Amino acid sequence: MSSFVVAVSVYYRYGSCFRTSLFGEAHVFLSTTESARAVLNNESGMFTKRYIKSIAALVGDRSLLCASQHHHKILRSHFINLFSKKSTALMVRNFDELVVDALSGWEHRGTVVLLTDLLQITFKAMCKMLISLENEEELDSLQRDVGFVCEAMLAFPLNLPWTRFHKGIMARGRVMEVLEKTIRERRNETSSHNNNNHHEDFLQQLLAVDSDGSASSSDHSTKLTDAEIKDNILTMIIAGQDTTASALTWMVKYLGENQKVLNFLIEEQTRIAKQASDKPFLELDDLTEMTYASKMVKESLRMASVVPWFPRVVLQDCEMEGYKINKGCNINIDARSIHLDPNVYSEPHKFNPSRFDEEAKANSFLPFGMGGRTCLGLNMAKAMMVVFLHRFITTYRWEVVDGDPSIEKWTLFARLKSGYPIRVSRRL
Ligand code: HEM
Repeated sequence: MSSFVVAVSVYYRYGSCFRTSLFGEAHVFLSTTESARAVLNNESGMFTKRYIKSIAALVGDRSLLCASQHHHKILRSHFINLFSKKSTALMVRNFDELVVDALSGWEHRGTVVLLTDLLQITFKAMCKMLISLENEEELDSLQRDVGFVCEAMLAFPLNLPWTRFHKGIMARGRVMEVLEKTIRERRNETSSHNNNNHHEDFLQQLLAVDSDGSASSSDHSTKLTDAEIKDNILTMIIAGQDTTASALTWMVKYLGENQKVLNFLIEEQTRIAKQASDKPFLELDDLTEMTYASKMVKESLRMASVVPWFPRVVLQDCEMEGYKINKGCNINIDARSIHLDPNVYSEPHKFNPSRFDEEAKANSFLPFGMGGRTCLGLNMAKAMMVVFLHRFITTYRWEVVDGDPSIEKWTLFARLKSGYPIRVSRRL
């Protein structure tokens, strides 16, 4: 179990449902596919995401994570257009370049703490995709500040100079300044006649909608404000960096523990490496041939449940899994329990990518959630995982320095406490 459940003070089970107390508030955890469908698809309109004032102070109250149901719909209709096939193709090419560059020196490094390096790679990938930021110094300082914001999201919301929460609030201010400056520069570039800078990033697309009211927005009367753009760029960095880096670390762990799977993968990926050897970087089309690798990615996501549960609030008294739930109660869809339920996945603790030769049962594969709040970056995340897998296993063999499976406490997502230190050598 992950961080928050460590804070459980009391819990009792009622069938597949358990009730616990977190930070003094009652939470009900539901772990059937039927509950997942009812709550996450929310056709009844009885469930919503909870507004937490302290989180809104950190990511902004115009963030997708904090907006009201109605505002969320409007925001999402703007952002969903950004995650097009074209953007994913660009991300694949850019991410491959980043990975090739990052991996190039690993054999001379002694021990590589995988999670630390992956956090840096995924941070760079997010910043390139969102705002085309590539300056190393600026990236370092922004990564530090986003880290403070994430830490503060789990801290007690006391805004006094020595608290973690305060540090997060100050860091948010600096992140907003960076984004304001970037937006200003873009507008100046766009309005100047000799504009040689061509940015292929999310910010450019959002500002294009903003300035001419055309582009991809479905509802021009609700064009985004700068505050909405800034809050959601920060949100997307947070949503995409840590999750993807953690998922990649788990994937390498599972792979190292399953030699047979690794052998299959090496065979598949060596063949694809030969086919793609005439071009410097992978393209989206290359990924469609990586069928075993994509099952490996799915199986890693199932086993790791990087986002272990999805919190919602009940808007009307109701009954779920035979349990009466009052209006205002916090409920959580426990994706991890569903992913490890033997009635849903046979031998759920066995790492077996071939289980995805067949479609998973309805409402049972939830690494990216489901319904109106489904992860916007799911195709990108899967593509990034396959790209890393390809480069990593065709470049290196590795040995694990510390295989401790403990999960870090007090993090937003399930990640390995050790960071998974490894030593690599070139695969000849
Ligand atoms: C392996 C990596 C990832 C995992 C496991 C993951 C998982 C999730 C999950 C489970 C949710 C929904 C939570 C809920 O329903 O309460 C979510 C939401 C979201 N994710 Fe991801 N994610 C990943 C990568 C990404 C990436 C690369 C991006 C790109 C920016 C991204 C952007 C978002 C956004 C914007 C939301 C909020 C959607 C909304 O509320 O409408 N995620 N993610």
